[in-house]
Amino acid sequence: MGTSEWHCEKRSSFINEDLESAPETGSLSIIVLGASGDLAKKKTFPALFNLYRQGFLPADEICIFGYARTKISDDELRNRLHGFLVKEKDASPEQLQDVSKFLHLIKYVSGSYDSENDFHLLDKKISEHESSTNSAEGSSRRLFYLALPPSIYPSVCKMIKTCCMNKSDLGGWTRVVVEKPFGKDLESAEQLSTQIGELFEEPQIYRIDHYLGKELVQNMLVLRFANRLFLPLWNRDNIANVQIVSKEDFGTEGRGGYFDQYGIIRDIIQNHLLQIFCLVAMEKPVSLNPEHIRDEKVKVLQSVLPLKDDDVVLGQYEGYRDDSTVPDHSNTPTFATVILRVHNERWEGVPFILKAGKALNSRKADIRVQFKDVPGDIFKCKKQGRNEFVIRLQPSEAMYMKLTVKQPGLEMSTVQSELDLSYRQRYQGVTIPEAYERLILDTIKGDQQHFVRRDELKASWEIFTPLLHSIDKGEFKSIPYQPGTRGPAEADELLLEKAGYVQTHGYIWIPPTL
Ligand SMILES: NC(=O)C1=CN([C@@H]2O[C@H](COP(=O)(O)OP(=O)(O)OC[C@H]3O[C@@H](n4cnc5c(N)ncnc54)[C@H](OP(=O)(O)O)[C@@H]3O)[C@@H](O)[C@H]2O)C=CC1
Ligand SMILES: O=C1O[C@H](COP(=O)(O)O)[C@@H](O)[C@H](O)[C@H]1O
Repeated sequence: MGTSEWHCEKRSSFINEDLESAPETGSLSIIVLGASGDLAKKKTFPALFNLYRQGFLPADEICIFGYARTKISDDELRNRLHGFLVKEKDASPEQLQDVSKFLHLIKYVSGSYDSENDFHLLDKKISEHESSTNSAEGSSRRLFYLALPPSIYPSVCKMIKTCCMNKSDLGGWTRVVVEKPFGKDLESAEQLSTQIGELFEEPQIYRIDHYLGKELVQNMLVLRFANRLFLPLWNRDNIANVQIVSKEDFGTEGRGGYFDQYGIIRDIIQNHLLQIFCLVAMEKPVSLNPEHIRDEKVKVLQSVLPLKDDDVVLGQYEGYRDDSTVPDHSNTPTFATVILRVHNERWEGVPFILKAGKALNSRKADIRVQFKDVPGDIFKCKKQGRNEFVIRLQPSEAMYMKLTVKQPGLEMSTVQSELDLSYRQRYQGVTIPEAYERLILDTIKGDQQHFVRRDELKASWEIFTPLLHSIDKGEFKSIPYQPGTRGPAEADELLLEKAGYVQTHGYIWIPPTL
């Protein structure tokens, strides 16, 4: 790599204000590899469309290239994407016009993922766009989004490096965005990291985890470090346990073939929930510099003790194996509860319960911080429940603090209530951006704060690899559960008995009205 390119990429380690104050201009080519796939049409292109509508992708600078093996024309790709960008029957004429203008920024190139000829053709098309935008020589930016299975990352990265790098000596950049699952265990993830690391510098690689783009996940560091209230409370002296939960009320739905290779731990827990765990448990970073944040995340991951079998419950919903792409005797978990124990001064003795499951009784993702009982309880209200700080990531973003208060009236009795910040009520008319939208914008700005660094990834695989190997060998069995339930009863026993969670009974939430 030329020194000028390295110089440019190093900007990503500057603080955010610096990036905001120096927006780059010049041609921007976004190349979506795997353009015919599910992720591309459901997430990547809609996110790009939203960025375009908000003016972040100026039409005189941008060209979006879809690349895949399927032989289709530009117009066929545009037609396929149309329905994912807008619901025709609900759309206004202006919206339909926006969609049409956006779709005309998209070109399609068909080719295989290991052919230099095909990638040279892609490079030619990108270069044509770069010359046509008349940008100052060298200011061309190339963002490659790999919406592909990880098994072909090495070959695609090699093709990009050999055929498609930004040719400038005067600036501009080439970046690659890679999706999870990044490897299947420690060894395969490290192997993949090494292969890609031989081709690109770390500041050029954006390992995306879309949970890091969710509004309330992005709020976590602000909540913890910009509020005096939380600073002295956020530790083992006050917090009894923390739950980080992702529940889905649908099964693998046509993704059984993929899912069976991975299971719920690799699909959700090792990445999405563990990233949230880092933000909840890490120490305060020196600054918002992405490297400072990621240094702290690595430290807390390295403080997690080896998992104990007794701290894990696995489940598989009944009917999962009916999918013809799932083997008849599959032991792959579709549900898991795992207790992490952190060996450091702040968290020793506080269980962090990570729970994820498919085909459960509800769809939600939340972080639940449960505080310890009040010592010397003169009101005798312990049985009603403990203070809990709940951050609901989805649906309907909210955060609420469950408190014991005096029951209004003449009696001196207590009741459970809450301080409630429901986003829909508090921020009316504000559209919360989609996670992918935000993260793609970060890749264009060169901000790696919300992306996973190589050593972070390694530390996260170190935690789960022994358990995953024992599941793969069939040594750890998944307990069957009925779809539409809370998962195996053993998981609640683990939560209540081993993690010391105290359930609040009789708490009734009355939604706020205006
Ligand atoms: N701003 C807002 O929108 C607010 C909404 N509310 C709503 O009020 C309701 C009650 O709130 P809240 O108490 O926080 O949440 P819930 O009653 O949904 O859950 C409380 C906790 O108990 C667990 N739990 C439920 N059943 C069992 C069981 N059988 N065994 C063990 N654990 C169990 C839940 O686990 P799991 O997650 O696994 O189900 C969760 O951790 C919710 O619907 C909430 O969304 C409350 C305040 C503000
Ligand atoms: O990465 C994944 O995430 C989705 C859940 O994402 P969400 O933003 O809808 O919560 C999950 O369904 C899928 O299995 C997994 O691969």
